Formats: sequence, structure tokens, C-alpha cells
Amino acid sequence: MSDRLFIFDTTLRDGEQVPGCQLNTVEKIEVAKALQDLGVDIIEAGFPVSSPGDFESVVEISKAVTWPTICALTRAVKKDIDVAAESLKYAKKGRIHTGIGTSYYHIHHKLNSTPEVIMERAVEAVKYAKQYVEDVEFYAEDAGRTDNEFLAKVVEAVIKAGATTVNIPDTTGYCLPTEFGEKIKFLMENVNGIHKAVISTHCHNDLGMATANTVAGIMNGARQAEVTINGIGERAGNTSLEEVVMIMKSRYQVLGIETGVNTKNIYQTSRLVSTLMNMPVQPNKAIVGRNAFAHSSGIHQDGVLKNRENYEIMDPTEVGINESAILLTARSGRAALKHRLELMGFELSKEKLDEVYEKFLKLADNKKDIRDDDIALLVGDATQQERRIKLDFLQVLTGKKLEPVAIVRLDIAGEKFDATSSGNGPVDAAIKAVKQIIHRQVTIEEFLVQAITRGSDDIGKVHMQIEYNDSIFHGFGAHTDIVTASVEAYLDAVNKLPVQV
Ligand SMILES: CC(=O)SCCNC(=O)CCNC(=O)[C@H](O)C(C)(C)COP(=O)(O)OP(=O)(O)OC[C@H]1O[C@@H](n2cnc3c(N)ncnc32)[C@H](O)[C@@H]1OP(=O)(O)O
Ligand SMILES: CC(C)C(=O)C(=O)O
Repeated sequence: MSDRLFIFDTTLRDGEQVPGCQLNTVEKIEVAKALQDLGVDIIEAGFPVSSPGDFESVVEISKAVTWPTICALTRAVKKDIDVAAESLKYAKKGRIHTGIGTSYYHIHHKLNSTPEVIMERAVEAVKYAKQYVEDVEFYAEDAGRTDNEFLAKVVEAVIKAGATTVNIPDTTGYCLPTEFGEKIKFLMENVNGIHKAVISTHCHNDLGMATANTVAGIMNGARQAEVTINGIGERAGNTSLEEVVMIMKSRYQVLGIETGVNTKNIYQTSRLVSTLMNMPVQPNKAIVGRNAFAHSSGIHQDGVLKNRENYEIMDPTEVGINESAILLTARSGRAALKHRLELMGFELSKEKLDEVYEKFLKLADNKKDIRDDDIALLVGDATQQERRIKLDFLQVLTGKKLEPVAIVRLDIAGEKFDATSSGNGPVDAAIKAVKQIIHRQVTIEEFLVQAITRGSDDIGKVHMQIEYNDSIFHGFGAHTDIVTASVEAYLDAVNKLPVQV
């Protein structure tokens, strides 16, 4: 048996069935070209009979794409097949994908038919499509819930009628991986002529088993996997391309099967599809999720920094992601902080690192997303000269219809001084209280408040410019509490005034 797995991408057909994900023809061409660059073997471009727009898209994709096979879906209905054939007239390699439901439910409760009639319609559809193209794929819809004996008869009949690929979809995402694997094995062992066709999987993710079922199918003889980028598709979605491809690559030693996919294009294709279809990728999505190569807890970060393979089974660059991310959170340890500091150009002694780490933990408990700006401020704080005047305590009472009042305690060269003041705002009240303790004739010339990054949990940065004896002094403060940041900025500037003798 061949060790090459054909990748059949149905992002533009099954993926596009997702409500809100419809693309126009220009966007579909962009995705099709990206799929071509990615190296998929077959692009299912649409269901041409469904609308003039979908027909047009299949025509234009056929013109735009050079080497992958372009596939058009149909029911086992002559008109559908005629229209599909027409839409494929510019395809360098065209495939008609026709089929019909084979499960008890579909035969009796959807098609109001009998197994015998369904068998005839299946054979007839394949023969009809065969008049147009050599490459005909047949799908036995809801094969996952189809009795294996009947399925084997249908598969044998459609291969005899000329089907070159036979698709065994788990349409409702019902099968267990063992059941799906056994289904494929049963067909491989019981269908006469099975080796004349490629057996394909098309698994849905209703129970989160789409990829597991696809792999089980491949392990039992399927050599085409029908997949979508980011696993998008009807209901809970389809098997995701990136998962199947990376399973084949990462576990080649066990499975011995290759795809023709250029895995380095995976991430960019995922982003493209997500953006065009307005379909965000869940952060923990395997391979392409924002956190797929991000480490946030101290023990993992330490392990990854010592050797990436301690916690990573794939190299992120293999899927087009530049590098693993070490995210700083309240669960991070010194190793991660030190690593980030080094990347930022700081080499701290062990003692200094401990000091910054303590401050970092306090900040991280209050702020989810710690960025380089935050770290720079912490390092700045920890490495600053000892200040003579320090803010020891600050409490502010403020609110709508309340006169703001601030209580301040300063530590001046080891001695504590308290003051209380009201003001027209909390910052004004706090600065006035400070001024009651520090009797210097200073005026604030400039007061600039800025959120460093984003979000209401962000650090506010304050820049203050004060004037004293015709000279200007600058002060900076940063804190998640903007009043504290303002007082710190004021004191920073005051600490720079010439010491009075
Ligand atoms: C599992 C899958 O994902 S299959 C692909 C799903 N994608 C789509 O359905 C999108 C495209 N579909 C469409 O645009 C429309 O449904 C069309 C054009 C195909 C048909 O539209 P309508 O003629 O209005 O039929 P409608 O959608 O209401 O019902 C589907 C009909 O097709 C029949 N049918 C369903 N599947 C098949 C099949 N594989 N082969 C033959 N007939 C089928 C149904 O039994 C039903 O027939 P009935 O009206 O005689 O009961
Ligand atoms: C048309 C077929 C292949 C399908 O999408 C399904 O069965 O899920």
C-alpha cells in the first residue's frame, strides 16, 4: 500500500457551509491560491448547483489554480452533475464528487427510499459523472452510521461503475476511533476491487473525535483525508488539516505515511482563512491556536528554556510560527523572568533578579498580561537610586458627589510625616497633602498620564514636570493606581531638587 496520503481540502465547500463564513469569489480565489501554495492535492471548490455565485467561484478557481485537482460536489442527481461538469471546464484536473446517503436514517427518513434504490442511484450517478471526467469520487453520506455489510456492497458497486476515490464520511461525527478504523478495515478486506480506488475519510467533530477517527481510518488503509483549515465546517466542524498533516509528520516513525503539504505555510494559511471568514481560532486550538506554542507556568518555562523538547513535540518553525512564546504570568518563575530580561538586554545579579521578581509577582497578581514595558519599569524601579523622600502610605476617598480627600504618609530620611487634604480631584487632593509636608515652592508645569499598554488593568504611567527656582525637574511614576503613580511622579521630581541646607 502507498505511503502517500492525499490531502483533500474542503475549506471552500464544507468549511464555507458555516453560517457567517461565506466568501465572495475574489476571497475564494485567494484561499485557493494559498491552499495551492500549502501543497494540498485536491481543493473542493464548491457545490456548483447550489447558486450562481458558487458556480462562478468554481469556474474562477479552476482558472486561477494551476496544479491541484479542483473538485465540485453534487448530489446523485443528473442536473447537479451536469452543472458541476460545466463549472470544471477550465480545471487542469477536474473531479466530480457525487454521492448519496447510505445509512438507515438517510435512506428511510431523508430520501424516502430503499437500500436497493439507493444502490442503483449511486451506480447511476457515478456512471453519469464518468461521462464528463475520469476522476470521479463517490461519497456514501452518513457512512459512519451505515451498516458495514451494506456499505461494502455500495462501495464495491461504485468502484465497478468507475469511482476512482470512495469517500467514507462520518457525517454526524458519531463513530468511536476504533469503530471507524474497523469500518475502513472491513471495507479493505471485504470489497472486491477496493485497491482500484483510493479510500477517503471525511470526519465531523460533533464529539471531538474527527481527527482521531481520520487517523484511525488512515491506519487501516484510507489514503485520502478530507479536511479543512482550522477544522471549520458544518456544526462542530470537520477534521482539521493542520492536525492530520502534523500527526503524519510528527509520528512518521510509527505511521510511515507522508503528505505533500509544505507545513511551513500552515500558520499563514490558518490566519488567512480565519481573517477572511471572520472565524477566530480558539486560543488552545492544536497547532495554530495562539497558545499552541506558548508556555506560561514556571515549571514548563524552565523546562522549555533548558531544552525546548521538554515540553514541545513539534518545532513551531515547522508550521510557520517563528518561535515558542514564554508568557509572563503570576505562575511564572525566575527562569522565565530572567530569560525575558536577557532578551530585553538586562543582565541582573541574583539579588537584583530576586528583587525584580518580587515586584513582578505583585504586579502579575493584579495584571494578566505582563509586557516588556511593564518589566522595564520594574527594573527601573529596582535599580533606581535610593530616594530620600518616599511615599509610605496613601489613601484616597473619591467618587461622584464626594469631595475627594487624600491621606498621605511620607518617609523622609527614615522619619514619618502625615497630612490630609481635600482637592478638586483625587490627584489634586493627594498632591496638596504632599505639599503640606514638603515646604518647597514648586509648581507643576506639566502633568501627563498615559496607559502603557491596554485594558483597564493596565499600568498608568505619569510624567510630571515641576518648576523650582526657575529650573525644571522631571519625575516619573508608574502604577496600576493612577493616583499613586501621580504622587510617585511628583516625589520623583521633588527628590531631584537641590537639598536644602
Ligand atoms: C453532508 C453535506 O454536507 S452535503 C452538502 C450540504 N451542502 C448543501 O446542502 C449546500 C448546497 N445545497 C443547496 O443549495 C440546495 O440544498 C440544493 C440546491 C442542493 C437543493 O435545493 P432544493 O432543490 O431546494 O432541495 P432542498 O435543499 O430543500 O432538499 C434537498 C433535496 O435533495 C435530496 N437529497 C439530499 N441529498 C441527496 C443526495 N446526495 N442525492 C440525491 N438527493 C439528495 C433530499 O432528499 C431533498 O429532496 P426532496 O426535496 O425530494 O425531499
Ligand atoms: C458531502 C459529504 C462528503 C459530506 O460533507 C458529509 O458527509 O459530511
